[in-house]
Amino acid sequence: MYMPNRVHIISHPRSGNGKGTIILKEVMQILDGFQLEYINYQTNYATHANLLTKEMIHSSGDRTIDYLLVIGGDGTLHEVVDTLQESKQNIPITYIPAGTGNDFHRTWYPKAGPREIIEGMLFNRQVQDIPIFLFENHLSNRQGTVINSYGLGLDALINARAKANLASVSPSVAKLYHRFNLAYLKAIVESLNTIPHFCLEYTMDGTTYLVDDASMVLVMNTPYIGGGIRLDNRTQPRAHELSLVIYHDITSDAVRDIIPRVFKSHDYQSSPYINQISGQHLRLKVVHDSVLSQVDGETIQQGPIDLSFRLGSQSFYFPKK
Ligand SMILES: Nc1ncnc2c1ncn2[C@@H]1O[C@H](COP(=O)(O)OP(=O)(O)OP(=O)(O)O)[C@@H](O)[C@H]1O
Repeated sequence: MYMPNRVHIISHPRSGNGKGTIILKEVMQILDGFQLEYINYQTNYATHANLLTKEMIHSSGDRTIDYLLVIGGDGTLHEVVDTLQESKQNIPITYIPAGTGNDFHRTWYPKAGPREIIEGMLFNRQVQDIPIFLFENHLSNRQGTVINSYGLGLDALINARAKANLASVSPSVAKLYHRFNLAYLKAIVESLNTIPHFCLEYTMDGTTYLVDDASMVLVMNTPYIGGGIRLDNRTQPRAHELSLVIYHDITSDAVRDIIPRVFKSHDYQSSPYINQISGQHLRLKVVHDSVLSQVDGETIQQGPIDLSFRLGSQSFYFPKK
């Protein structure tokens, strides 16, 4: 009889304001119930999941890793995917959300809890290859991956402010912030006074365009950012394409046009301030300005931008529908 080797867990205990620890306990109980052996690699500092993934690969030697469970927020999942892609390891991930935003979970299997997700890994065993984006930073020669979104300008600013808002309050207030996504909503209001404006050049599938006054540029793999805020409804996660969304010419009139679309109608097509274009190969350049950016919710230092994006894929075990 085929005996799978043990379950490798990479967990971020402090994700979701401590939710990571609670979910890890629940997961261990479920695995005990199935009499599965497991080993838990726990993150102790930012970016630690990169190193832990490398250690896990190294320590398994020639043995196949059947089960890799990731527990944490989108940031931890990003780090694991990034390392697997960089090391060219085709190990399917089983992801259990424990973060603040959880946009990946919201996009792919929003209703499933830890038990259903683990049962999907153990009994469904159908690997799903889902599209991710691979990027190359031509200024730093760095490569990386995107599971949810890469954002420039206003989105990155809001994301950074939301994190600062969460860090500045007591744990009990942080819990409330988490529950109602208040840190993000507060950050949106705070950022409206300091909307960035920059000139963007982009090339999609060989055709180059210039946007004189861009404020927010998103390369999206999911319509959601910041824990369920729907910023576009033309982005189809299963479409295997890069979706570029540009918010441009943002004046106070534009803000009045956009806010009801984001929070109520979700009608983005008819806004004169929002463009969307899809394709397979994308290059983004912000040469004359310096902009803040974010990838999967983690802030990247302000600077000029020259990035190429293409499609890649990552294997996952998903729960049964
Ligand atoms: N022990 C730790 N202490 C501090 N930071 C950590 C630790 N472990 C991981 N991190 C960093 O925390 C960041 C956020 O992690 P993660 O996304 O998992 O949780 P979250 O922010 O609560 O959730 P979400 O991204 O869904 O909002 C990541 O960049 C990760 O590198």
